[in-house]
Parts: sequence; C-alpha cells; structure tokens
Amino acid sequence: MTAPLIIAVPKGRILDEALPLLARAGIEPDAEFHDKKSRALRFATNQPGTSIIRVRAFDVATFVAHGAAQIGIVGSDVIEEFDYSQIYAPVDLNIGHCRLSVAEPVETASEDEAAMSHVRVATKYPHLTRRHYEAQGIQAECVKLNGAMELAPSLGLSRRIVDLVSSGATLKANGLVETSVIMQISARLIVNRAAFKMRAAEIVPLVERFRNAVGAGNAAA
Ligand SMILES: Nc1ncnc2c1ncn2[C@@H]1O[C@H](COP(=O)(O)OP(=O)(O)OP(=O)(O)O)[C@@H](O)[C@H]1O
Ligand SMILES: O=P(O)(O)OC[C@H]1O[C@H](OP(=O)(O)OP(=O)(O)O)[C@H](O)[C@@H]1O
Repeated sequence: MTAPLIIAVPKGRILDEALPLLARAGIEPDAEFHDKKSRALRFATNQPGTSIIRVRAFDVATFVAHGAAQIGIVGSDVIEEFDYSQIYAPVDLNIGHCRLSVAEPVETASEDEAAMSHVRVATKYPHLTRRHYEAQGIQAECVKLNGAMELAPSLGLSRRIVDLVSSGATLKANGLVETSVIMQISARLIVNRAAFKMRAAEIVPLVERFRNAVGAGNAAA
C-alpha cells in the first residue's frame, strides 16, 4: 500500500484563500474540516490517499521540512525565516500578499538608523530582522513575540518592531509608522525535497495542478 500524501495548510488567514485554490487543484477536504466544533486536526479529502492537516503557519514549514507532511501552503515570510534546506518552494500561489516591515512610533520615525550600531526590535521574525540589520552593519537585539508586536513600543519593550503589514491599519491604530520594507510576501506551495524525488510520480503532477490552479485564478481575476 502506498503511504498517504499529507498536505499541511495554515489555520490562520491564508486558509480562506487557499481552500478555493486547493479545490481548483482538485483537492477538497471532507465535511468535518468545515465543522467549527470538530477538534480533529487531520482530514480526509476527495482524493483517496490524500489527507490535509491544519496547523499553525510556522508549523507548516516544520512538518514539511521534516517530511511529516510532503506538501504545504505557507507564507514566504515563514519560508525565509526558517530557511530549511529540505524545503523546495516551486509555486507562488499569488495569495496572502503582505510585506515585512520595520515600524516605529511616529515621533521617532525621522531619526537616522544608519548612525546606529545597535537596535532593539520586537518581532516574530528574529532571523530576518538580524539579517536585515546586519546588511547595514547594525546589530539587532531581538525580543521574540508571537503576536501583537505593535504593543511593544508604547509599553517600552522596544522602540522598533518588525512585523507583517498589509493595509497598514494595525500600525496606524497603534501610533506606528512603517520606516522600511524588508520584503514583499505571498503564500507559496512548498514540497519536501526528498519526497519530491522519491514520490515524483505523485507529486510532480500535483505541483503542476497547483500551477494551473494559480493561472486559472489569475485569469478569472
Ligand atoms: N495582514 C496580512 N495580510 C495578508 N497576509 C498576511 C497578513 N498577516 C499575515 N499574513 C500571511 O498569513 C500568514 C499567517 O498569518 P496569521 O496572522 O494567520 O498567522 P498567525 O495568527 O500569526 O499564526 P499562528 O496563530 O498560527 O501563529 C503569515 O505568515 C503571512 O504569510
Ligand atoms: O496592515 P494590516 O492590514 O493591519 O495587517 C497587519 C496585521 O496582520 C497580522 O496580524 P493578524 O491580524 O494576523 O494577527 P496576529 O497578530 O495574531 O498575527 C500582522 O501581524 C499585523 O498585526
């Protein structure tokens, strides 16, 4: 019997956009997936032998990197933050668009960072933050948070934050302004490299179906 194919999807905001894409690629989770009362985490799909697991966004990359899931859908922010060598990201899914930016209080935003040798930053992305500042010869001391980074400056945790920005509404509501954009982000299809080689007969056509599903979505837009 062939091993099941596991697709990891994030339970957060990308999911709403990812489900129609999965459907266009021919994969639909069972009814229990949509049952808000269900505590299940793994779901059968309309494709025999293919299951979907619903996990936290950062954990999608971890499941796929370790081969516990063969395929996943995750933001490029997460891919770059982990930089797992075992992850191959062949398709830009053109969903989950946002950017990773530095932000700080309106009052201090005009100060020149170039003159600094050290900054303290609250972020969920310590690796990308350090990389961004290192490129400018600045050492970044990161305070790791898992959400609500925007609270850090007003409460004295750090003057700067590095966080995701889309409409800019969260920054504005918390008295912060974007001072530089580190990277543009969109969700990607990711594949475990070993599985891609070992199970090419199943995975290569599936990746192609996702590629076509993105094309169909773009044409309809
Ligand atoms: N404001 C946004 N606009 C568009 N895409 C976003 C936005 N915020 C996050 N994303 C994308 O969605 C992914 C998941 O974000 P989400 O906010 O749902 O995760 P989270 O709540 O931080 O996750 P978790 O609770 O699992 O840690 C991010 O990694 C990013 O790629
Ligand atoms: O620019 P905006 O459109 O306001 O979006 C940005 C917000 O979206 C994300 O948070 P999310 O709402 O997912 O909550 P989280 O803090 O729990 O991750 C991100 O961390 C920002 O806080």
